[in-house]
Amino acid sequence: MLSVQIDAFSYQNEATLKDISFEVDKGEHMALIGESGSGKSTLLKIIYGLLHIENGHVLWGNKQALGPNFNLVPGESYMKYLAQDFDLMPFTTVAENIGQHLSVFDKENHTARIQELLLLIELEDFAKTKVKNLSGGQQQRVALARVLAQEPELLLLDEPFGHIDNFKRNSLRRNLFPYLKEKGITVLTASHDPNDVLPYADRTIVLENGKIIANQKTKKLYQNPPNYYTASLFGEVNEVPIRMLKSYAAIDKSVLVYPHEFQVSETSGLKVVVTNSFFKGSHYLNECEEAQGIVLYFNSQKKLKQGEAVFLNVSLETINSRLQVEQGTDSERTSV
Ligand SMILES: Nc1ncnc2c1ncn2[C@@H]1O[C@H](COP(=O)(O)OP(=O)(O)OP(=O)(O)O)[C@@H](O)[C@H]1O
Repeated sequence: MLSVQIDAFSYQNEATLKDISFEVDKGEHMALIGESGSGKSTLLKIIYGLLHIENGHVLWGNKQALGPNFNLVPGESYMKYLAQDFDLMPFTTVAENIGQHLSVFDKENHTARIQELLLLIELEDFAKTKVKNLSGGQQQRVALARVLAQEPELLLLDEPFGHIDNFKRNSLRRNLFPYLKEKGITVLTASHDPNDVLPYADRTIVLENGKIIANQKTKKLYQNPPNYYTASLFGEVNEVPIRMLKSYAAIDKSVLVYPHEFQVSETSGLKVVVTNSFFKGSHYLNECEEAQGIVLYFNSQKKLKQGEAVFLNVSLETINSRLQVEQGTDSERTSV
């Protein structure tokens, strides 16, 4: 198990990370999400041992990761870190980069392992190409293979597909994350992209201004986000006063509603006027305004015209489940 405890960490005066405390089980895949500058990379760098912390610890089982003040070469043998800058050898080939830390004495295994990793990152045809001649996305894939070459027990990934185009990204994710699960590698992935997180991460930590504001099973976090900030990391979200949706409600609160959770009616519900309709491939995302000027986003199957009036509804089930999260308890429920 990885156990991280950081009282505070600062680059200069203001603390970049505060009161960080969490654990990741062996073989678990933990995602780390948060807006740009919230401290995701800093946290990964501390865990890997690139940055020193005064008070706190990083433990892998009962081994303490020592950090840069104690290790001449950063890092620990059981852990690998894929940084946002890839740290490759540009003038050597893809295969040489991947095999750099593999034993050359066992030639058969050496070649087989490189081949296995080339397949995983889908660069079989580039084995003999010099890294300097690859695109940014291809270089990121080589960097990924390099951190996997000597199978780590703990893998830290910082935006692992940030430079890779959507087409390759999808197939790489589908290759990589099940591979890591199968091998029992513990993973901590910092990402901006919900597609890296929702299908693959067992749990997710949310960072806001250097603090952990949520640490939950990923599906539960998405279905019942504790606040607007968390929900908005997964995509568009609305904060809607309950009375606007259910006029009879006695509760003066708002609930978070994802665009796909609105049902559109032509006759009853919250009246809104469409201001924009954006094609999203599988559906349209519509921007609209209700009478008091609140802007909302909802999905529809067909394109809606600017100025068109429609009525929005949200199920009681959705409203009540969001209210329970806000209360933090299931025993004393407020419902509409
Ligand atoms: N070497 C540094 N010196 C001083 N401040 C730094 C340094 N590196 C990062 N910071 C600051 O620390 C804060 C957290 O940065 P960090 O890179 O950890 O955020 P992040 O969540 O990973 O962002 P992103 O998603 O954009 O990569 C930011 O305000 C950043 O400007």
